[in-house]
Amino acid sequence: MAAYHPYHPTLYTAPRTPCFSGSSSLGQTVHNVITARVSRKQSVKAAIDCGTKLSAWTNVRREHWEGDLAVEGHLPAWLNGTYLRNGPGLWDVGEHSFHHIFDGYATLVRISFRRGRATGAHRHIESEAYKAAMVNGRPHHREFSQLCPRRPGSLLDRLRNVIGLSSGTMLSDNANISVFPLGDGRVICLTETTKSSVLVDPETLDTIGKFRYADRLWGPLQSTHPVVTRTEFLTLLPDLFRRGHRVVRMAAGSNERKVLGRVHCRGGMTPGWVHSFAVTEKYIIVPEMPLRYSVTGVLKSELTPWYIFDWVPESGSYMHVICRLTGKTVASVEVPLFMALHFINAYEQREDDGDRTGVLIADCCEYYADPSIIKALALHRLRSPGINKDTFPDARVARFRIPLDGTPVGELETVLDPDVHGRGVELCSINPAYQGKEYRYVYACGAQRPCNFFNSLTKIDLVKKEAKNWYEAGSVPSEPFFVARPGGTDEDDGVVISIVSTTQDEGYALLLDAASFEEIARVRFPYGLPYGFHGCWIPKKI
Ligand SMILES: CC1=C[C@H](O/C=C(C)\C=C\C2=C(C)CCCC2(C)C)OC1=O
Ligand SMILES: CC(/C=C/C=O)=C\C=C\O
Ligand SMILES: [Fe+2]
Repeated sequence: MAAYHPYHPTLYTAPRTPCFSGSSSLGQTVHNVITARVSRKQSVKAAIDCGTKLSAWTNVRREHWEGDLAVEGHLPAWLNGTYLRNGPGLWDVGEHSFHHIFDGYATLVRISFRRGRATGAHRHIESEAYKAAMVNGRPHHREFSQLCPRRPGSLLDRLRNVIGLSSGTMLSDNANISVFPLGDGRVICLTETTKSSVLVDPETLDTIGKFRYADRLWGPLQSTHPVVTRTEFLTLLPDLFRRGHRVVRMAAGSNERKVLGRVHCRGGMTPGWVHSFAVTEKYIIVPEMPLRYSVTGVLKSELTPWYIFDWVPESGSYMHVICRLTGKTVASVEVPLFMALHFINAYEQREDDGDRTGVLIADCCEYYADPSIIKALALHRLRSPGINKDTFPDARVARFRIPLDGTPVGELETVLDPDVHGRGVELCSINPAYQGKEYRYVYACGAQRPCNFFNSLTKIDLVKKEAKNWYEAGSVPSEPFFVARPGGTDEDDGVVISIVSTTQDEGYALLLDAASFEEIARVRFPYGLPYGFHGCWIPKKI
């Protein structure tokens, strides 16, 4: 029986697919735990709820797989390197089923391209949270929507939870959201707890160990979306008690973060959730939206209506601008209410644009000031497409104009008609050479209606305000990741890689030519893959 969860309309047990043969001993434990307690009744219920064999919301079948991948189409000869993608891949352990997509244990997928051929692999990240769950047959740490497994009954239990949560020992280190090659060659996986920073081997997908920060900066939370370049790692550390964020910088090759500056949130009692932020060449732009951390919720081990956040529209929305050189806040403006997880890019408006001098542009995937995307990502909703036919929240590409001349308010506008990308836009990428600079193209997931999740890929031309879409009924493609052709000069000279899960239980990497947005190849795994979030590209050194 799945654990009680306040947001379960009905208890749901995920489809538990049969496993291949075992690998490591920990892997063997995983298999046993996953498969041991599957009853026929549970599988039948899952199949009915799901209505399909969509692997996107289904536990990956084994802990580890590695092998050659079948290539359909033609891989560009220049594409030499490794695409790595992070995301959840295991939502059920023993009798316990997680409720939310963000709770699943991290699963890395690798596709390596070499002279027109491809090999692939997947592996779970061996976090403490994952290992403890495997050994105990149930979760042992606080995940995004999963409270501390010890539900506070007595005052002593409550006290233990408060201590465990504020010291971080009970927080999860399940690094299931993003993956980045650092400037020094190390590869790091992250989620929003500081202890989740994990180093992995991009070839074997082995978990090497924790990334240990060699500084005394205390704080259990960090951004999942640092800005990583060849020379630095810029991130935010939310400060729940002093209502702000520290802006920190770590030089490539170092483990020591240094505080560059501080953002003071202006609305509400706690800082706004910053899932990602944007940079220009000179500035760091930190958004403050009214989805705020619920400090009491986390400490009291209670879920709020928004899991770990409160939606406080009356507290307003703001954009804060920090100078990259001095760390000083150079602007802090009120903006229209918004809800965005992913910032696409930002830049300083060119001086020759006349009266626009002194304006920053910041683009994001915005949900019309409605946080319900967070609830739309609950697993029971994703797994019931029939019931939740067209309930997916609308999103648009929204552009902030942030004045630097002391004007107290900024503007927010819709960049293009959202119908052209299906009224959904999320999980975006751009040509990284254009980060912080004026740019034209965005690659993102779109949502062709009716749907209960992103189901298409879109290339958006911000200048012509047009989009080209890739859509196949029954397919769920993940973040389209842009890989530039070495030596290419056009912004869209390269390929876009996305991993697709289908209702036919297929899993493949789709390669689109970034300029035409036409399909050039499918690289097939021999099994369906669970959904994933963010990827990265590690070029092969020749
Ligand atoms: C997206 C996304 C969701 C995920 O969680 C985001 C937050 C702020 C979660 C914080 C926490 C955990 C990851 C585990 C333990 C407790 C808690 C503080 C609630 O990270 C993302 O990037
Ligand atoms: C908002 C989000 C996923 C949406 C759907 O795919 C993920 C955030 C992860 O970083
Ligand atoms: Fe993200």
